[in-house]
Amino acid sequence: MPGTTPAAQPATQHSSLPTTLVGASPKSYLTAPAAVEWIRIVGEGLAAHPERGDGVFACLPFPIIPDAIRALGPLGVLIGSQDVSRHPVGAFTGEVSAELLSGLGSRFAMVGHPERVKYFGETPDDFGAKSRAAAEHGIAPILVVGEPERGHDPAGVIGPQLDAAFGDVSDDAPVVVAYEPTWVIGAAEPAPADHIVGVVAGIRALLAQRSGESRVLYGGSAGPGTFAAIAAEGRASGRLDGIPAGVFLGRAGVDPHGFLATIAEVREHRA
Ligand SMILES: O=C[C@H](O)COP(=O)(O)O
Repeated sequence: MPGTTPAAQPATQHSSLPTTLVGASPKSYLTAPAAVEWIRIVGEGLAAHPERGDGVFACLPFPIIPDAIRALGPLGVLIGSQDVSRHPVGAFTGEVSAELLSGLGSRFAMVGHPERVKYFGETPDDFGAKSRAAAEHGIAPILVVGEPERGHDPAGVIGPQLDAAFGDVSDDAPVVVAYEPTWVIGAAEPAPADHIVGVVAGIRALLAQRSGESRVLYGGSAGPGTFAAIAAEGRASGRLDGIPAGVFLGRAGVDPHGFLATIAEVREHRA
């Protein structure tokens, strides 16, 4: 049908990743009218800024993706999905393939979120298959990693999480890792800044074994104030490698004004 295909963003096999990445995943909170407002307010806010959408991304529910690409793509915002099928195009009723998403211009696909594990029974094998499907179609997987409980050793779980998800992904494909300790997802406050800085530095060291680009983000009850605190801790402790490329908002990004405030904060405090 004429007029129904959005202007696709380029999704080449190895598109480079912005240095800063600040994003939102409003989960399944948005209604249709709220989604229209969200896109409008984010677009107007970014259009008023000299950097526009540079380094900004949003992982949105599937039906909103084409409208978001039309409205926010011209500002430089990269749109992604909150899930992707592990299967190719074909007889997989209800699934949304990486090939379809790529053709629409979607640039990221979330993989490995603890809510996908808890409510939908996804496994490390799913994360690997989904990451591979995404990367094969020029979509950078955003892998959510983190220790399940406060006090668990992050180093003991994150290495295997990376291996399971990226083991079958081409070594030169761009990947994003969101460090989201499960114990702070949906919590009252984020993990302590010194904890985040140490773990982010460790993830960067693990990803250095890959030849492709990678970015490390922090998520988990993040919002205005979170990135500034992490950046201050990284600088105070001399761990600049522990300052993430940005933050990834859940609930705080449902409010488009909260998302815009966080984007401004990351731009002010980035390394
Ligand atoms: O993907 C986002 C994370 O699940 C964080 O969610 P939250 O900020 O609401 O804790």
